[in-house]
Amino acid sequence: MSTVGGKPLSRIAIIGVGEVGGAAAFALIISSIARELLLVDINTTLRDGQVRDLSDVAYSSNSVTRVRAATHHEAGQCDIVVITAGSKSVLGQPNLERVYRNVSIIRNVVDAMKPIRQDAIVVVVSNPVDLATTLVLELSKLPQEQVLGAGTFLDSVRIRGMIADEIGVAANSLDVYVLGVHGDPQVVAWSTATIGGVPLDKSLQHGSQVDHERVAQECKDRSRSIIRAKGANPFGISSIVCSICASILLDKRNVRPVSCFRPGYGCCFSWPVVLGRKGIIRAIDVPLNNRERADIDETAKTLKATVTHVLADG
Ligand SMILES: NC(=O)c1ccc[n+]([C@@H]2O[C@H](COP(=O)([O-])OP(=O)(O)OC[C@H]3O[C@@H](n4cnc5c(N)ncnc54)[C@H](O)[C@@H]3O)[C@@H](O)[C@H]2O)c1
Repeated sequence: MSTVGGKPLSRIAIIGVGEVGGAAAFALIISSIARELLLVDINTTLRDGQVRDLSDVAYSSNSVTRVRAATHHEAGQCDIVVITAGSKSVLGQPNLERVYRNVSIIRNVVDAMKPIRQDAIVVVVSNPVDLATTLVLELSKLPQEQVLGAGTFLDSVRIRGMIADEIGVAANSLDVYVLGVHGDPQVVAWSTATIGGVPLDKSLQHGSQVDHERVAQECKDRSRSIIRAKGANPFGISSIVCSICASILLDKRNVRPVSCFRPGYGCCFSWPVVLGRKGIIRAIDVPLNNRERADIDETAKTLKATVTHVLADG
């Protein structure tokens, strides 16, 4: 880490400053956790406009964070690199076409950052996030604990909020995780959900229950409905990016469901881990029931097959 007057100069880079990258930059400036925020985009007109606009946020909020334009290579020298480069979700666009487009963007981004600082931590937001995180890990050659993806972190806070609203308990008294491969295959770990440490279904008042299938489906559909209504879904994910960066830079050691390398599967998908200054400190053992585990196993195998295919394509 570089220093200013003996104090650490923390730097975060955001690669791809469209809707999501721009909103993430806004959240990071307001939270004032890094000294410098470097913005990178192949669209340099957009990038420079974002720098000017977001600099005003820094001035008006008295943030310590200063914003500047940068290259991919400079981004690779930061403490944290957030990858939000990609193409906007277009509803109805063939999935495979979009996957190949985004895979090629991820390859370009990693290549352009090289040589990457050896202790940099990369946070992948671009979709398909688990495939993209696995590719960044493979292509960057960084240690496993330094590459993670936003994965189902947003889905997890969303479902927690939805249940909390339904049963009238504060969300931070509830523990429930969405795990596995982000998107349609994601799995809600109902068997480990608790309120104040008591299993969720046992702690509900007599006669009331949470409809697991309905809530899980509504949680999955939420992003699509936001994109249908306004073309992008930048705000929810930007607060997740900010939370992940704070956990890392401030060595918070909180447990977060993020996309991380799962050794038994050979690919990255969401699992609860302890996040700190060195990235993923350790994964938490989650005692899933057989059905939840089987669902995760199946989709992880499909993801691994896609990763192998994409890597073989060069
Ligand atoms: N993980 C999640 O929960 C989650 C949530 C929302 C969006 N996303 C994903 O985030 C990504 C960005 O979404 P968006 O709405 O901001 O899209 P956007 O089109 O508004 O922004 C993407 C930006 O990336 C830039 N870009 C493309 N290739 C680049 C490269 N090689 N280097 C640098 N910049 C490059 C583009 O110029 C553009 O400005 C998408 O992949 C989207 O699916 C993920």
